[in-house]
Amino acid sequence: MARSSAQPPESAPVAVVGAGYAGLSAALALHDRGVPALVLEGADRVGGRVHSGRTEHGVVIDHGGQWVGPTQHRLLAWAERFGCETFPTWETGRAVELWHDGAVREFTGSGPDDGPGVAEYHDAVARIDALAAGIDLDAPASCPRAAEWDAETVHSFFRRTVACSEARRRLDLAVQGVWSAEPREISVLHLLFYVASAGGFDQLMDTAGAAQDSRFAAGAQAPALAAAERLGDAVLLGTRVDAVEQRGDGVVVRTSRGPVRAERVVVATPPPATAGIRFEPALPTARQRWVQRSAMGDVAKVHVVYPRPFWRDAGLSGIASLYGADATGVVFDNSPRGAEFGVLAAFVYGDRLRAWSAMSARDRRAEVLGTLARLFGEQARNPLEYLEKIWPTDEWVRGGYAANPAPGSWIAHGAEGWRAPCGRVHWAGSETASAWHGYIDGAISSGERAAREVLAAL
Ligand SMILES: Cc1cc2nc3c(=O)[nH]c(=O)nc-3n(C[C@H](O)[C@H](O)[C@H](O)COP(=O)(O)OP(=O)(O)OC[C@H]3O[C@@H](n4cnc5c(N)ncnc54)[C@H](O)[C@@H]3O)c2cc1C
Repeated sequence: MARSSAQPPESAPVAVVGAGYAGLSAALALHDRGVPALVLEGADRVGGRVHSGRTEHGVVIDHGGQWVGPTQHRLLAWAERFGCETFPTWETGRAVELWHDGAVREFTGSGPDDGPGVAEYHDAVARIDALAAGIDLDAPASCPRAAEWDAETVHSFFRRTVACSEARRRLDLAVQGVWSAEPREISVLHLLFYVASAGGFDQLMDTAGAAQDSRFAAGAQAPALAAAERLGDAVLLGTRVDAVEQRGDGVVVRTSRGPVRAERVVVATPPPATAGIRFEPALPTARQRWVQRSAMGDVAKVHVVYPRPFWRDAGLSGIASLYGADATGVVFDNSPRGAEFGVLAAFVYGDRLRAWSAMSARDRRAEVLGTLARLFGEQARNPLEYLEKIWPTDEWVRGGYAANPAPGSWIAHGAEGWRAPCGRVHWAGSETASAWHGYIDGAISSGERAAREVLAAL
């Protein structure tokens, strides 16, 4: 079992910083090859941005990452290895769109076949997919048009290339929903890389057959808990890493519970957390700048629990997209597999989050319930439970879903600063992944890549 009050041992062949999916994956890959790795986790739990819990009524919910898609082979392999069951995301029935002018539109399937801006949206997605096909997933800054693409924000790109304002509203919400950032905050190059990394724009957006395909019956933290169980005493909780000092013959990792000597270190923390660790000697400038200029996205996830999924009686799927002034951007039916309760999950992103999170707790709740009532009826105003997780206030990761490099950063610092090892220090984390960058699957593959680097160097 992971330990929370243990002193770290004086030394370990490999130290891993962070027990999110990336750190656990690096440690597990080393463990599987007979190399002990000590995992140092600051929080009192494993899983990082994946945090499952039970509500007062016993309903399993995921405050952070939750979905797995059919091409997320690394996460599916963990699910199989540890016997963690998944089930399809509920999308039976009509989805609802609420527009800025108050118009309500409904559709079935993965998206509307017609309506304002739909054809132009699909044209734009096809153009994005065509451009993304040219991205080298291991060196995004190396493609011929990288400098031009990294110099332009997605906001400017959409306004320059998409004439239809409704299509732009659809694209803006897609960016908020996938990157939990505003289109002005990311570059075209980062957008194209992310799209390529997932295998296409619709892979990021869709439910069945794509990123939102399935959920974990016991919560998405279950595979991480099982991996930590497998690693046993090698996972130390409540052990914050403050400094990583490289010496000629090894590394000293300074933690809140004392120092650990190691041959190699894998740092698997989100970029803002990495920036809070003191490195000696100082990291190369490119790595420092990359970490400093990669800001976490802004997202909150609100779960609202009802006695039953009453919206299904009216033929509604519980899925909604909001193009107006509501704080909520997107809603999903997050009810448990057997629908013993009805659960709606509302996502609040970007600028909407900045305004909403400044409200009082009471006003935040009223705002979200008011939106759900307009979408699904007055019953939505009277839930059994209301729970919110505002990720920018999380002490350890400070945002989500992932960090997005500021426009221009890929070109200026990406080649050296993205994930190249710095001496005996190796980098893991969803933000260092080539495939499914920003997702749990990417976190796992990044840990496996870092473990390969370490094994080659030991
Ligand atoms: C609201 C939300 C919804 C999401 N939805 C999905 C989804 O449905 N599907 C999906 O695939 N992905 C989703 N994601 C993204 C996914 O959760 C992340 O990409 C992934 O979990 C990141 O894993 P990681 O190991 O790279 O980093 P993290 O999970 O952030 O792990 C880093 C760990 O480092 C620890 N740490 C930080 N600083 C220190 C320190 N100084 N010393 C020691 N430990 C430290 C942290 O406590 C943490 O445990 C979502 C994320 C959020 C926030």
